[in-house]
Amino acid sequence: MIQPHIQCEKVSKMVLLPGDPQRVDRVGGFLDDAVVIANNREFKTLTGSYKGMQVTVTSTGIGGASAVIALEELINCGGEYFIRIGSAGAVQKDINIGDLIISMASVREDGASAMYINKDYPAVSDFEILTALKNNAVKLGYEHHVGVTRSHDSFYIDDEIEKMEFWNKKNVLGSDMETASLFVIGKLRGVKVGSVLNNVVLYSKDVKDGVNDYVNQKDLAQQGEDREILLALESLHEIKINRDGSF
Ligand SMILES: O=P(O)(O)O[C@H]1O[C@H](CO)[C@@H](O)[C@H]1O
Ligand SMILES: O=c1cc[nH]c(=O)[nH]1
Repeated sequence: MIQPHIQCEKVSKMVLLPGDPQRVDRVGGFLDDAVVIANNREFKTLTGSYKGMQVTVTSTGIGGASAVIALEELINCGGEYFIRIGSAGAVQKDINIGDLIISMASVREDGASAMYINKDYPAVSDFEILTALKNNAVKLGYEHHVGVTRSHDSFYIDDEIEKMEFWNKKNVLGSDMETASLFVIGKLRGVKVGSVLNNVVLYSKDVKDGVNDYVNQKDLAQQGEDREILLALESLHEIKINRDGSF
């Protein structure tokens, strides 16, 4: 059945999940035979192959609500392994623009996962994907940080600066808006979900400084995005080879 939001019926087992629909097209540049198979609302879907492995790429839009709609519908279409390839803002000073943040778990400040289950339930990465992301980041020589991230539902809250200072002291690495929701719903549905985030904003007590850094350092952020795409593709490929043998 064609799914109501993503407008797809069948997808690959291996799926990449950027937030931004334009990132879907950029991932297509890393694939052979990339074809856009659906484009509805924030959900743009492309399929292609990487070193002979079939891959689907679907954008999830901004926030957990649309991300879990995409995840649920992609599972209905045959998706089994999912890696979010997102962007994030650093919450620690030693994380530079374009560094990769590999999330092992996420603080649940999102609303979507709370609709499914109370906050005693953890938002954690799939272990096989987490291990593959870490090992391949080392192999590829990419600057990366592995640890706890935080997913939220708005930048524009009155106590944003205080909140950043709070999570900084708790050793949270970075903020995004989808990882926690995807981790929780992935675990509840029994599929494998991981997340790698390209840092696009330096940690600063003044959010405006961070935004200026992003504007001035676009090249580094773009390089980070290229690296997260390759890292995710290499990780899924390694998992597929380990499971199926060579193909
Ligand atoms: O670049 P993407 O993957 O959309 O990720 C980040 O960027 C958006 C906010 O600007 C949110 O979706 C956040 O999680
Ligand atoms: O600062 C940032 C940048 C991207 N995404 C976020 O959620 N926060």
